[in-house]
Amino acid sequence: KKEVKYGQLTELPRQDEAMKKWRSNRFGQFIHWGLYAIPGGIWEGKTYKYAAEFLKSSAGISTATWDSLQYQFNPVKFDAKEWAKMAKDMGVKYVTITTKHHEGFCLWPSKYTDFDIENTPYRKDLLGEFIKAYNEEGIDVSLYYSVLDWHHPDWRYKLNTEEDKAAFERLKAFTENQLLELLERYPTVKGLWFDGTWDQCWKDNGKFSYDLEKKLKEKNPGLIVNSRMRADEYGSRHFDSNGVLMGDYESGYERRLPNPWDVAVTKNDWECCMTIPENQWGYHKDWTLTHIKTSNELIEMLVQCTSQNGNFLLNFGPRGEGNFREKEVKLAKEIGDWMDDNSSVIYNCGYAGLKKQSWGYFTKSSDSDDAINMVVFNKPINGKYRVKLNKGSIIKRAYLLSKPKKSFNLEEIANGEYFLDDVKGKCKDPFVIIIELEDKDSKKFKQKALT
Ligand SMILES: COc1ccc([C@H]2[C@H](O)[C@H](O)[C@H](C)N2C)cc1
Repeated sequence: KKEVKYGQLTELPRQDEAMKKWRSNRFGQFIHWGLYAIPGGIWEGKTYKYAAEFLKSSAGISTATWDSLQYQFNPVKFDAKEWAKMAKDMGVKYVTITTKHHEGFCLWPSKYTDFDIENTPYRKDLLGEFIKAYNEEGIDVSLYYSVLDWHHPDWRYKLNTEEDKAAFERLKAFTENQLLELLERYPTVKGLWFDGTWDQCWKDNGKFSYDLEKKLKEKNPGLIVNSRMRADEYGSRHFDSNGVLMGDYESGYERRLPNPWDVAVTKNDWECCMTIPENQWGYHKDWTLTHIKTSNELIEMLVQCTSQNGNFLLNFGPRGEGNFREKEVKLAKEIGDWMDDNSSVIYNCGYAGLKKQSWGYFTKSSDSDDAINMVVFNKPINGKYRVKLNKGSIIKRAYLLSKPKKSFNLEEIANGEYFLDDVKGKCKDPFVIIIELEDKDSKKFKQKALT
């Protein structure tokens, strides 16, 4: 074991109210919005397949040329209230928006740079409007911030020379100033989502990231930061050199999920961030390039995350003029329709402490001890759902969540194991079966224990 002085700040999992709220939220909206949304993956008539927010590098565009996009950023169709309503109807409880992506352009009027919203035709405090509108819909806001900054003259990937080091000291001060500025301007913000922390320069500054996490949490008590923010003094990221998680939740699941049967992952808080195309965070004009996920695929990912104590952060990439493509609006509606009927198996739910079975996923509300949710994605061809609970569990009743809540016939196979006979209830897929257990001190339970 190494002696780690600049690793985890607080004992995890955090049990304070702010973290309990973060955990119960489960479903969030990610928004990637910046200058990259203007070209949308196409430059001088050529379509670049790589992620649209990386167009500057994939098309080899000079910083001067790229940065001049600032003078075209005028989202005349941006309506923060409309965005917040769409998010509310989709069923998200929190949102994370890029305040500054790798390009370095800031969606808020920053004192520390002119490469910001103030110096665009739009001029106004776009981020402020966004936060106000989402908070008014009861949605928690967290801010994405990229440490990596292609625009800033003091960014250095590696610190080879004394000049590099002096420059990066200025970059570190700039970063700290901008983050404290964001927390000062927007005090209702619940979290910070750090990105762009994979380069050597940051890995060489683990103590700085420790001190910065401390300072930000003093400024905004209860603040929640992702593990991607951190390196320890040996350059180990997300987890310190002894494998201890840093930040407040694990944020390594980017466009991927854990194995659905993995139980170890349930020990920590974690979040999976996901794109609708295969790999586009910023707006790309051409969505024919790759598979576009369906609402059923996305709902299954949300349910899987919940079943393993994780959050699901689904990304939307608005156009430069400030509206969403119709496919994104449609998906938000389809997911929202499902959430209208089934959000009780997501909000304030988590790992049920049971092995995953083939028909789908178990989730369990942290408020109830004798109810378990089954979210069905795979209907068995024999029409019976094999359900293996803990030894000694007795099912009192199993019924459809959707009205008229038809009950399933129960056939006990073994101790804590049942077949549920499919009822001919009509309900939309994926559907939910509620398992009600006999509580431990019921006479039926005691009687059963005697046999
Ligand atoms: C493969 O290297 C990557 C992949 C994704 C990213 C960025 C994306 O632009 C998006 O912001 C995602 C959350 N982040 C990890 C950066 C580097």
